[in-house]
Amino acid sequence: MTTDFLVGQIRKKESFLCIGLDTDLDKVPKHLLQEEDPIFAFNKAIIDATHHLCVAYKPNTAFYEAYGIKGWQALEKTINYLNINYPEIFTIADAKRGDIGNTSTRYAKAFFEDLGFDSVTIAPYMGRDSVEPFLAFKDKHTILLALTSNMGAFDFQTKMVDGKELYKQVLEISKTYENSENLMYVVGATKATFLTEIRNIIPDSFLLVPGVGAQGGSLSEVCKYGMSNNVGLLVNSSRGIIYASDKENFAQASAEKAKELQQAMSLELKKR
Ligand SMILES: O=c1ccn([C@@H]2O[C@H](COP(=O)(O)O)[C@@H](O)[C@H]2O)c(=O)[nH]1
Repeated sequence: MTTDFLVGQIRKKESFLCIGLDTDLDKVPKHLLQEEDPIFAFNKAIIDATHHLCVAYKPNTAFYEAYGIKGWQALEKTINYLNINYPEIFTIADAKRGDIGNTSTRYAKAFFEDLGFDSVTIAPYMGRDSVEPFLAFKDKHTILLALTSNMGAFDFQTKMVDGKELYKQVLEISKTYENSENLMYVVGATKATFLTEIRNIIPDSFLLVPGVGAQGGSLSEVCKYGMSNNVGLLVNSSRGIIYASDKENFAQASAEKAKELQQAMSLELKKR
């Protein structure tokens, strides 16, 4: 998917919401456990109830890998369901990969070609040759961890390296990578005030912003400091939406939570 198409969807739906499909069988409604594939049954119900309110879905692969082959099959069924039924939706594999070049190429093939995701999250720590294999795929997006939402972000990401915070080095150096136009970045909603300086370095890049809802980040702060001329934001909520209820009406309850965020996003878009 091109970035222009994504921006068009954001304007049309008045939403830059990304719903995180972090599906945990300990948290899904009990009646679904009788299904042949309870993970997919849960995801399908959430997707059918919320697709008109969001522009992206982000399964975190950890929640699928934890169930072995059955989990991986559920992930494959979920991405296929999205690509067939809702091709206008931007899909993110939150896998946080990255390795030496030839291994990164295999990861890129797995997520972009075999599974058919539009984007994948990548850790920048191994540098240029670990990231460029992902960037080589046309109309696919590599979402580099820049400043993450967790407390541990302060262990390394904000440390000074050659007179500049490490996360700023990540932003600046990654701009010199081949096909860097295919880069997006992760910045946690819990670090919203850092967004002004981040936007000075990458004014137009799309940011995947997790951390509203369960982690306490503020949507209005993210928009105040991080919204660009082309919106440039995909704000993710996972637990806050998908676990709105553990009753039979769980999908409807998730749609109500998603609508609250979509309406707040619509107001933010109208401010600009
Ligand atoms: O900095 C980061 C990077 C990734 N995540 C992931 O996003 C979701 C957040 O889930 P919530 O339930 O909305 O808190 C989850 O998959 C994380 O692994 C992040 O939170 N922060």
